Amino acid sequence: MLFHVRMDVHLPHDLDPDVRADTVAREKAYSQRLQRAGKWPHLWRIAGEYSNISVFDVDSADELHDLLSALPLFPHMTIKVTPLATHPSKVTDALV
Ligand SMILES: O=C(O)CC1=CCC(=O)O1
Repeated sequence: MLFHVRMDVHLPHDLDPDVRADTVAREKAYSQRLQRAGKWPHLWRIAGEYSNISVFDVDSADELHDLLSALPLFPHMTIKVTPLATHPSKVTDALV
């Protein structure tokens, strides 16, 4: 199952710089582990914002929730999830 996920990061301005750096480093390592596992095939920065657009490929909404809620930045993010279904006009034999 594919899910479109938008994450907006809102780190507190008074967050200790060491805590901030550690949290961001843990977020990167966690996300790269999921990317390598094929669970997080798209991760795009929204230009000009501390936000990303991602696509997750998971077995269920429950799995997605578990993965998202374990993000180190989860306490500091607003997350909007959109389930994706197959479009009836999608060409399936196109060369891309
Ligand atoms: O910077 C972000 O958009 C938050 C984030 C998600 C995965 C990652 O490494 O950072």
